[in-house]
Order: sequence, then structure tokens, then C-alpha cells
Amino acid sequence: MHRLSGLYAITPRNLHGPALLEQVEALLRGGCRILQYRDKSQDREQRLNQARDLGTLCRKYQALLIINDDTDLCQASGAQGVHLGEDDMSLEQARALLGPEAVIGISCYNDMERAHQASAQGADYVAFGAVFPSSTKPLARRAGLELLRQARKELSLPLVAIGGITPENAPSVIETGVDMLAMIQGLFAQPDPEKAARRIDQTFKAFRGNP
Ligand SMILES: Cc1ncc(COP(=O)(O)OP(=O)(O)O)c(N)n1
Ligand SMILES: Cc1nc(C(=O)O)sc1CCOP(=O)(O)O
Repeated sequence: MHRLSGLYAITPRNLHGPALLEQVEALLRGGCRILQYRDKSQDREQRLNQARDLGTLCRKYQALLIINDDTDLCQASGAQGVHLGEDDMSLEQARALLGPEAVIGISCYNDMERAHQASAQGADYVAFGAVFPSSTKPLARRAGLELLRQARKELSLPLVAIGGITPENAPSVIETGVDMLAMIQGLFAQPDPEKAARRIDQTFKAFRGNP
């Protein structure tokens, strides 16, 4: 199993400070392997402090911390990488700034051509979505299970599925062969986030024949 594999949690935009750390630690205890800090607020100092605290927590559980959009925050906080979409800095620019060891993930929506291009340019993973309707991003383009199966056949780099994924529908997504499930509400809106994370982690392990 490579390190870009398993449950990939993304922080919800309405949760900050100790309350966020508490929920993230529950997810890490439950087996979450990758955390993305996704905070589009403008208070740089607050974002830096939050990213550093999340980094400390991720190190404790040997999980990766990825920063959404922001290479400066990635460098300042010591995170392992960034996630970039179509409105963000290019992959080449981010690689030049962060170096060969950084994890750089690219949003591909439902665009297979974009994914092939990102793969050829050295992305560490590509993300497809939204797999299901997402209350977090209701206007997201849709990429269904068939597209994920096709991506698995055509691409050899790690694949992320995102959008509307829950502990209930997670098995149908894992069965397509994707490497990671990225989730916000399906984890953070659960009454017991640790239990939700553990359920998904166990589904991944069962799928790999590694319970
Ligand atoms: C793992 C993962 N996949 C997709 C996204 C969406 O990224 P993007 O299109 O750049 O949109 P914003 O997250 O910036 O609103 C993601 N963040 N993470
Ligand atoms: C941030 C984001 N990007 C998407 C895409 O399709 O690119 S879907 C999405 C929201 C994911 O949140 P939830 O797990 O709550 O649906």
C-alpha cells in the first residue's frame, strides 16, 4: 500500500480552532490517512496557526497534511503538499516552488483529458468528482462511478474520488478501484466521526484483502 491511499478528509469551512482539532483527531484515530486543510478565509495568521496545529496532529498519526490552493501556506506550515484546481496556480509553478518531494494533487472534475495531462506533468494524484450530489458544493460537475472505472483503467497514478461520499455509499466507490475517498460532510457531519472513519478504513482493507 502506498502512502497516497485510504481515507482523505477535508476540513469543513465552518469549523476552526480546538473544535476542528478534536474532530480531526477522532478521524485520525479512526484510520484517516490524508487530511486537507481547506480554509478560504483571509486571516493569514489564523490560517497559519491552524495549519501548524493540524500538522502536529497529523505527524502524531503518521498522516499527510495537504493544503488547499495555497503554496505559501504549505511552505510556511511545513505541510507535505497542496491540492490545486482549475482556478489555482499551475502544476508546473507549484512543483517549481515546492520541489520534487511535495505531494501535488490536481482536481480533474469529469475531464479525463485533464487527468492524462496532469499525470504526464508529474501530478502525485488526480481527483474526480462530484461522484454523488454534494450539499457542500451543490454546483459541482458530476463524475459518476463509470468514469471512475474508466479512469482506473487508463491511469496508473493514485486516484481520488470526491463529492457526496458517505459511509453508506463508500463501498460502491471503493469497488471502482480508486485509491482514496475525499470527504467532508460524510465524516464531519456524522454523530461519531471516528466510527465513520473506521468503517471506511475497514472497507478499504477488506477490498485490498487486508482486513
Ligand atoms: C481531493 C480534492 N479534490 C477536489 C477538490 C476540489 O478542488 P477545487 O476544484 O480547486 O475547488 P476548491 O476545493 O478550491 O473549492 C479538493 N479540494 N480536494
Ligand atoms: C470541495 C469539493 N470539490 C468537489 C469536486 O467535485 O471537485 S466536490 C467537493 C465537496 C466535497 O464535500 P462533500 O464530501 O461534503 O460532498
